[in-house]
Amino acid sequence: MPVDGNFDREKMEARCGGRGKPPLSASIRMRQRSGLFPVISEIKVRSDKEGDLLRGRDPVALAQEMSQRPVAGISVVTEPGHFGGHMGLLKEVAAAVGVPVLHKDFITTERQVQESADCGASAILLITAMLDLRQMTRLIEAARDCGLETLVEGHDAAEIRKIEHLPFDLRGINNRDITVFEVDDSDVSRTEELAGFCRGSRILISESSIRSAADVRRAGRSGADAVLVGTAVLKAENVGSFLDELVAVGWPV
Ligand SMILES: O=C(O)c1ccccc1NCC(=O)[C@H](O)[C@H](O)COP(=O)(O)O
Repeated sequence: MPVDGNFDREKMEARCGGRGKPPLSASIRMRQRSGLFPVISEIKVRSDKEGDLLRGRDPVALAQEMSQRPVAGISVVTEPGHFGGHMGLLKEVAAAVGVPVLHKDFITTERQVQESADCGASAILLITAMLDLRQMTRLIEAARDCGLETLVEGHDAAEIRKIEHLPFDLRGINNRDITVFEVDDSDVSRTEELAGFCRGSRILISESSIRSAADVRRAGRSGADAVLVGTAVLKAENVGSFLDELVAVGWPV
């Protein structure tokens, strides 16, 4: 399997994930070509730190509202215990929006990968801290077999180095420490610290703790190709205008 995403995209698109949508990586590049900063906007029902993030809103309608702005994709957190998600939510959101959907959960088995594809995801998250190299390789292969891209996320330099040679599609730096379920305070400084360790041409996504256009600019200047924003969008008074502000940071930064 070639490294850096040089595989047969047409074949992948023709298979199960995404259903007529571009792959997440292609959607990110499309936004960049349009001069917009690529933003992945997240649906997360709750978090340990913030409590309820939906505040009575219908998550599917909210995802549709997000997808009517020029976002590169929608992320759906399906983990139930800490984030209040479920697979039905992924399925409904994926069916309701025209942009690629990233499935965020603690994915450790091929069965979960297949379920992501069955629910219409275009990409899945794999967390370096939770998986050894053999598991990671197996899950990346399983994802490709199902037509899914993989976003592999690291949180420190050792994790970034550990995954370097694996054939995943998108790289993530999570600004938060996911092992404490987001109760930590953090900012984009983790992306600034680690972006220099990321080699090659793979898309780099700065995830979590992005609160403003200024944070997006910082992430972009440090080398991120895209940002993934959850809490700040969900807490915004006007979701659409907030997303417009973030993408208006522009590309190149
Ligand atoms: O990121 C993870 O490792 C993760 C794994 C499984 C379920 C949820 C997970 N994290 C949640 C998030 O990644 C954040 O919701 C997302 O990056 C947005 O962060 P924020 O903007 O700070 O809400």
